[in-house]
Amino acid sequence: SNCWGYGEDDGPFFWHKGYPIAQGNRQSPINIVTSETVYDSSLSPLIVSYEHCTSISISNNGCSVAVEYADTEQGPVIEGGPLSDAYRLKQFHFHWGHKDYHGSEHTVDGKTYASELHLVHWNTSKYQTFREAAAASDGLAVLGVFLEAGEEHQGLLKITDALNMVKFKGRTADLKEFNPKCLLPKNLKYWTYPGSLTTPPLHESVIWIVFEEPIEVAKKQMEKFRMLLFSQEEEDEKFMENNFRPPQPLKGRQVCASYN
Ligand SMILES: NS(=O)(=O)c1ccc(C(=O)NCc2c(F)c(F)c(F)c(F)c2F)cc1
Ligand SMILES: [Zn+2]
Repeated sequence: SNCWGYGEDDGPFFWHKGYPIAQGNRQSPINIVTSETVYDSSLSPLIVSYEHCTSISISNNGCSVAVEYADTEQGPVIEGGPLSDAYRLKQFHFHWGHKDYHGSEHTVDGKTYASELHLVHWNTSKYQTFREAAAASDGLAVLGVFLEAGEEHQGLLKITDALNMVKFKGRTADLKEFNPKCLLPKNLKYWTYPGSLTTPPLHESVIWIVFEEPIEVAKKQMEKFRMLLFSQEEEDEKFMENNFRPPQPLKGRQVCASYN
């Protein structure tokens, strides 16, 4: 099991002990200061090709809940935008808070959202495995989508209705043919910057693409994430919440905007 977590004695402020890169020069998440983002006219539109979506399962990995995808040639991919290669979807997962006022990892002018969805992709043009890509500076591309409390999200229902099957750490349930395109906002305006995994091993291998427009999910859908457990069956119950890393120093990085 992990020796790191989100508690007061194993949380983000301790991670540097086991993972010194935690104090590196391209750590994530960050606070996006919109007045300091730079419109980059060379950024082409992001191309999201999620047609062939063979989701396999949903699982509670003890720090989040993730939906995994088959690692096949014709799998779902993204390209364009800041990306020079094609990146294949491996999994998506969420980070959230104890209440709706916080829970996202990235913040926008200091604003926190109730949750943040991460769609994790790896560079299949240059690397043979996810593990290899995860250690390379251009190996991963993660799409970040903010979630805020509002109307019920029809597309997310299939996920939130499956959460009771993976309440405990280590539980996995079938989840077939889920196409995550429905979880993207209408407007695909985004910010992009070079960063890292937001959990150990904190590899500085992620090209972050964070959408400006949040998606709306119902309060009762958010509450279903908070009934998940960090703990295994038979362990004393620890509700899975506040599984987010706070913003990290920008260290001179430039955040580019896809729009003017
Ligand atoms: N919150 S986020 O920044 O979007 C994020 C995305 C993916 C991972 C991950 O895959 N971790 C496990 C993991 C690694 F961290 C590896 F480096 C590796 F090689 C793996 F195979 C692997 F499963 C962690 C954080
Ligand atoms: Zn994440």
